[in-house]
Amino acid sequence: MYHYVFLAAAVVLLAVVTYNAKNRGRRRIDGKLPPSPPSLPFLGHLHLMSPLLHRSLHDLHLRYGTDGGLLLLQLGRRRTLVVSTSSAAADLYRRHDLAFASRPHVAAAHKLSYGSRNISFAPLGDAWRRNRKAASAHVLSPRRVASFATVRAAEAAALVADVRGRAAAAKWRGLLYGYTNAVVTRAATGAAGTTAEKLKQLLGNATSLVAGVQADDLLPDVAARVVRWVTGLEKKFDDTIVEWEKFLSPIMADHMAKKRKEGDEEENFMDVLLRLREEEEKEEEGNTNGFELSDARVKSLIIDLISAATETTSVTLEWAMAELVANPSVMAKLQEEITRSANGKPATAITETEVAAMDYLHAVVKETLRLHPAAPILVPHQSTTAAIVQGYEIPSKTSLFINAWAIGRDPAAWDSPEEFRPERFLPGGEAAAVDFRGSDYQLVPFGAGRRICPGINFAVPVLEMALVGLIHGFDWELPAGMAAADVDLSEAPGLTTPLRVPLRLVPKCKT
Ligand code: HEM
Repeated sequence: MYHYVFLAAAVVLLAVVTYNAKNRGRRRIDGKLPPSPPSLPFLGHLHLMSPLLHRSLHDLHLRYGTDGGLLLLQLGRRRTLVVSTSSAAADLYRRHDLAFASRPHVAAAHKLSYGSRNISFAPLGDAWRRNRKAASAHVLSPRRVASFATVRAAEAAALVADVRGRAAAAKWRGLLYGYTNAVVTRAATGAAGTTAEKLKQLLGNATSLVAGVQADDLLPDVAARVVRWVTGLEKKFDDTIVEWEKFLSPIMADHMAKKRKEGDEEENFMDVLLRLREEEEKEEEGNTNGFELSDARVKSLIIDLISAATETTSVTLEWAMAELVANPSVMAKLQEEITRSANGKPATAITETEVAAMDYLHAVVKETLRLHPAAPILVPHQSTTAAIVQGYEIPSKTSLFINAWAIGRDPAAWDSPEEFRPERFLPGGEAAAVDFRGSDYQLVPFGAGRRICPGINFAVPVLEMALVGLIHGFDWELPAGMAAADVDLSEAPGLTTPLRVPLRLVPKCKT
């Protein structure tokens, strides 16, 4: 707690200096800027933000934004363009994607990613491009994702068995997180069991350090560093990296000793990265153009993939289950589709090929991601050049929030946007042709353009295999005295946005 006091003191001391600096900067911007609400010195519009940022941004857009879907905010020292409609997103992605394809520098994220050596936090540049290519073309290629089918099937079966053992409205959130954590860590490092538990703890620690308003959101770099140092945050970053090192170094050494070959059944993300490193070393004979898959980079990428994949997927699963029990007719239709496809088989015997043919299930997943994108404002982008967006001049180094949550509810793009109605994605529905893979800008839970999530192909079967197991294996009842209309669909703040009240359901075994 005490570091907040220091932070507050530093904030006051530096307020005048920063305010002056900010205003000097402002006077240099000559062009027409998008509209903004009235602001306060130093904080800009930070005081208008609630912990549910996407909701505050949506409210401000309705009040002050342009008809074209743009709003400009000053969040501490970060000038931020907010995009809140599908037409504005289409314009941004089609015409300005490259200009806004970088990331703002956030000290915590930088430090915890071995100096932004990962994909998610790396600024636009060669290192990011090569990391991303390694991920998309090799680590997360369709062939590699397919190779983890047995891992998904085994973990989905373990989830079903776990649920079978619990009669009461138990900790579903923990079970769902355990499932995605196990699939992801097995795919990333081959690790399972206690190792996955340790990873869960490490992820939790890292998440708590990057969440919320950071000193460098408010203060110039040097001042922010002083605040972090005085408050002990800098040390916490270092300690967290030491913990990751202790965890990952032996796993990496083990992988280097085993040297699995391409095509080996057990080849995981870390094996692939180490093999790519060997191939690059041979090809480039030491000429790595400043980029190499160093130990630090491999570790940073592994942490990145595990962090990006685990909670996003488990949070989405919990939302899907919540919407299904809140909408019994949708649940019944989904059960009917799965039962028909299963043709008498138990949930654990249903294959991914059969799941791939379940259209209503795909529609349920899309509808869940439309209303409940796990990262409602995506991951902040930053511009590297000035851009003219809808006639407004947006200076270089402007952060960009794409409000995927608001876009998924944009009344210009969706009929009855607040309704959970998967049928809209079926043939004949108004969104039959709409998908979340980056070309339909009204549905962007994974983003679009250059920074689109490279893990979509990995995430979808993880979500669908779990849902098939849970829906086919059990009838789900609400705790005594609760009706479908009582399911609380409000949100809690965080790096991802889970249900505010963890879902409580009673599973009734079907067999
Ligand atoms: C339901 C599950 C998931 C959701 C909703 C999700 C969503 C997102 C979003 C919104 C972004 C930011 C896009 C942007 O900046 O515009 C992102 C980036 C990313 N995601 Fe995912 N994701 C999911 C699962 C995964 C999985 C399974 C993986 C990997 C196995 C993954 C790896 C990444 C990476 C590496 C990035 C950074 C991309 C970059 O900066 O270039 N994600 N994801």
